[in-house]
Amino acid sequence: FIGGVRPVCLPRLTESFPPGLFEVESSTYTYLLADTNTREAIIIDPVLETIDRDLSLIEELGLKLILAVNTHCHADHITSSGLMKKRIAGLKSAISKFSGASADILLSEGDKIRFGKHYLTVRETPGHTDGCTTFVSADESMAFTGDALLIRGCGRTDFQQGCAKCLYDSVHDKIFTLPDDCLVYPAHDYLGQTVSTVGEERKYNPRLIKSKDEFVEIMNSLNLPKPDKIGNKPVLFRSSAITCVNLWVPTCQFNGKTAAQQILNHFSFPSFADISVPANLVCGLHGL
Ligand SMILES: N[C@@H](CCC(=O)N[C@@H](CSS)C(=O)NCC(=O)O)C(=O)O
Repeated sequence: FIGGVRPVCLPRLTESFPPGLFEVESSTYTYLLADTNTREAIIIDPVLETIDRDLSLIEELGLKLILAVNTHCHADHITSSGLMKKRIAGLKSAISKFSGASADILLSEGDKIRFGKHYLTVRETPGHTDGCTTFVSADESMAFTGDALLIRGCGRTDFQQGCAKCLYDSVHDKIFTLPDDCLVYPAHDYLGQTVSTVGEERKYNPRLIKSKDEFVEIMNSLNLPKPDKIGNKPVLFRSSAITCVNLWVPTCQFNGKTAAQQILNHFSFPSFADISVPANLVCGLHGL
């Protein structure tokens, strides 16, 4: 794609099917896109555990990272966008305005994420979470679908504001309406698959080729275990005002602190009983 109209997916600079950067514990793909002329770059769904790998690569490639954007508030890992901001001057973070998370830029349907002469358009694709978004390249040749559409699968809808009907509509209305040859880059894959196309998923996705009612039935019967990094008990957050919510938070640690401890620190509260957070902030810790 070098010099072409399409953004470059780094690091492999292959003509097609550029792979993402993989994080093995949560099976997450992070994508680094750059304009090869201006060197402006964005990173999609960076993971805390792999921040050093990502920053080294960005430095090695001589890129100027301007935005760390998350497709949604993740339940299975902590985003590195907050920490990246501390390590790269001028870096901004972005996430959907419906995510309940904090960020420099809150994204809405139709917003453009620009880097150099390229941009991605935001499509809201709720269902796995309220704030799930898909980012589509200007020429509709690539879609970064987050957890809305996975390769031959889709994001679970059994917690964190999950809504199977919404997810079905999101995928059919916002992703399956893209061209057949649009490449699909998901946020996760558990089988080593790296990329698919809209045409393939429209034809072969075992969940989404079904009717909406059948899809809902499938999603309600998945009975998936909670992701490994989510604690097996919810942490109680009690607002000083009225709400009292149970949140599932990751057990993984960063700088010797769990996600729950970092939430406490961020809000400068001495105990969970004093914490006031939006009920839909589950555990992404975005921008903290
Ligand atoms: N085993 C993994 C978690 C697997 C999982 O639940 N993945 C989520 C996305 S991350 S919240 C999902 O939506 N999966 C859909 C599916 O059909 O698997 C781990 O422990 O991290």
